[in-house]
Amino acid sequence: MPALRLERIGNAVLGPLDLELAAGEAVALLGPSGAGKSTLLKIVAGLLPHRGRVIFEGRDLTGLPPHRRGIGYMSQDLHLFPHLSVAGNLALPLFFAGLDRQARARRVADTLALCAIAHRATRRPAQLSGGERQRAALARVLSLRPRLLLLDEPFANLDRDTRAGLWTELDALRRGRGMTALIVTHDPSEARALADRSVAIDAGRLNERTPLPCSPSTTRPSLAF
Ligand SMILES: Nc1ncnc2c1ncn2[C@@H]1O[C@H](COP(=O)(O)OP(=O)(O)OP(=O)(O)O)[C@@H](O)[C@H]1O
Repeated sequence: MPALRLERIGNAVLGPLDLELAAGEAVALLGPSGAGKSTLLKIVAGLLPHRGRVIFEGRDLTGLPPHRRGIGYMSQDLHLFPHLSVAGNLALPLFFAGLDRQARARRVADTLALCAIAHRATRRPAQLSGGERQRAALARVLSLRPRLLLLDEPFANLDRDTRAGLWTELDALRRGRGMTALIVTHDPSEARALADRSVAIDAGRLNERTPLPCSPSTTRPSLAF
């Protein structure tokens, strides 16, 4: 049984399209600008009205608000809370998820270290570089330990070396935790590093592609987290 099943998904710019992801599988979503990639992610995240159904791990998520879907969604705009520090950005959703103070502090510290942004924990988003903001946003998504990750061009503003480092870390983490992922990217190298296969959207329509070569980190032991 697939972990994620999208059935006849459609709206004004998209579909209808069907897509299935196996448990623990990562799929890269490619396609030209304006094709509908971000729209598809927003639909799965619960941020846009649509036709069709979104089913994850046997649960019909259609119609549920974003915070009840258990999905980790990182948008292109990041949406960090501007008035909170980096640590506060992670801690607030954990508070609403019901973690007590100690558990929150531990989870925040672990995740900031994992995303190599612990040294900026007390800064606000406006005091960060573009790349640091992306790390902070990724850390916030990962801190909730979602079973499904939706990442919209997660490392678009980073230099090549930083990106490659993050690809390796994210891929090992995702595989170690068995997270299923849908990742929008324009970069074929990023698709190869982060995904098991790719699909392309063009003018709202889906084309399944051939599998990508396995990423080099497939055999790496999982990170403790
Ligand atoms: N809020 C909106 N209202 C109306 N049309 C929108 C809205 N957001 C996006 N669109 C349109 O929907 C289409 C798909 O946009 P989308 O952002 O999903 O594309 P994309 O494939 O993610 O592009 P990019 O690679 O440039 O991010 C585009 O034609 C865009 O202009």
